[in-house]
Amino acid sequence: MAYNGSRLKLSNGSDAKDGTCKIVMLGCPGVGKTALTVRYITKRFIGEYCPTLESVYKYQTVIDEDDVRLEILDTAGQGRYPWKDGYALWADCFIFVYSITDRFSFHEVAQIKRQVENVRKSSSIIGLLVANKNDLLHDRQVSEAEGEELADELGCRYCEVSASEGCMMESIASMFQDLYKDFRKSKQQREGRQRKTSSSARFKQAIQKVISGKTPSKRSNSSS
Ligand SMILES: Nc1nc2c(ncn2[C@@H]2O[C@H](COP(=O)(O)OP(=O)(O)OP(=O)(O)O)[C@@H](O)[C@H]2O)c(=O)[nH]1
Repeated sequence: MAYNGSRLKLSNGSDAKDGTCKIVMLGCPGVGKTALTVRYITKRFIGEYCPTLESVYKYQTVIDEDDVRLEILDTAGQGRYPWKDGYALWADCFIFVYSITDRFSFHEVAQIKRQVENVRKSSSIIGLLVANKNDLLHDRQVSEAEGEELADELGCRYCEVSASEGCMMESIASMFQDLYKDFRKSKQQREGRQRKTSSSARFKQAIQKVISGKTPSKRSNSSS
């Protein structure tokens, strides 16, 4: 297991090596983006609040017998539009986090996802909606049903967790793993489509050659 949390240097564009999956954590300040990331990678909970600047966590793991390298970008929640266009282009997958104790953070998620779609010029993104802090039930402002409904609208998976509860460690690991599996599936589908396109292009070229009489004749190969 390799773990490295460091300040981010965004290498723009699609430089993802095979087996690398880039995930970006998005959401309002204080919803628990760092706590969830660190809980997954180190199994520890960060109790104190220290606003994030930007960090990328590189984590080597095995998911479904695949050697996987996850790069998890923990963004700064501060500011009205905390994330930059570069995040939306850099990432393969998106985790949208809100806190069940903060209705504003819940409403912001839809806005943030729209911005991601605008930047990527596509509404088909691999995303997960995470409702965090479900240990704080007495302060709940957003119900589970509302979370599920929003996830349906956004076309994302949904899960409600608590980064602070040790017993939620498995659920938090599963949410990252499931996201990786969605990424792998979509990558395989894309590659399958590309293979199909290039083999049909080769077929068309071969037909063109036959039509234009450029195929090597059998006679030229046979010695009399
Ligand atoms: N009770 C409880 N507290 C949590 C949970 N997750 C995070 N916190 C606390 O909430 C505060 C903010 O957590 P962070 O992980 O720093 O939030 P963030 O979204 O990364 O915040 P920014 O860096 O400002 O964007 C910290 O004091 C955490 O300990 C949780 O599931 N339950």
